Amino acid sequence: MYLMNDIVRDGNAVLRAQAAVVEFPLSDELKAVAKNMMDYLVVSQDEEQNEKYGLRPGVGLAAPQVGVSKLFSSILIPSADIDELDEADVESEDYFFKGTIFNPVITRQSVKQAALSTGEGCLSVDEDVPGFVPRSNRITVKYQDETGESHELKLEGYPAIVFQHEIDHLHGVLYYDHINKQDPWTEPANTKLIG
Ligand SMILES: CC(C)(C)[C@H](NC(=O)Nc1cc(F)cc(F)c1)C(=O)N(CC(=O)NO)CC1CCCC1
Ligand SMILES: [Zn+2]
Repeated sequence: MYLMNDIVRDGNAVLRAQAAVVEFPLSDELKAVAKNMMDYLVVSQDEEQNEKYGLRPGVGLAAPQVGVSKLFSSILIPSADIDELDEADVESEDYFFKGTIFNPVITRQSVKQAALSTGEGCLSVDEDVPGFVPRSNRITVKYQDETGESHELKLEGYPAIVFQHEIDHLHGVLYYDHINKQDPWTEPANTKLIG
């Protein structure tokens, strides 16, 4: 399982690189990286465990964030509703989404935007950058799972924001790239605030 010091921080070029396509069948090495990424997320969302290991509770982790410039991200979204989400003691064993997405492509996105009312943060960015991060409110994502099988997901609201944040990492984009520098907290037009 990864620990905080395995997570690459802003300033490292790997976070600004375009990641490479993942070939199937998955190599044992990439299977191990994906497992360690998901283990990080599961343990970080458990109150006792994350204290024990000093982990920031996380909902997603992209391969470039652990120094692997390949197109995949692990995502663990609890089923609890948005305003309970940031408590790391979310006991929900059932998840809205638990999995690693390989070679994801956003095939459709709504003109309507959404942004978390509190702004965003990132496991790779130690200093939070304040401001709304406008994203598409609805997206369709095509991706492959660990076996190489293709899936198509339609997402809206918080899950759509998480997926866009994690897919951005695969293209060298960080959340604060989307913040309006002049007016970070001015509600962007046509944008639904979430949470
Ligand atoms: C940056 C950080 C504040 C650590 C943020 N935490 C988070 O979303 N906490 C959380 C969410 C839950 F749904 C359940 C829970 F137990 C804890 C996060 O993981 N990310 C992921 C990241 O940095 N990926 O690269 C940032 C989020 C901002 C919007 C989407 C992802
Ligand atoms: Zn991030």
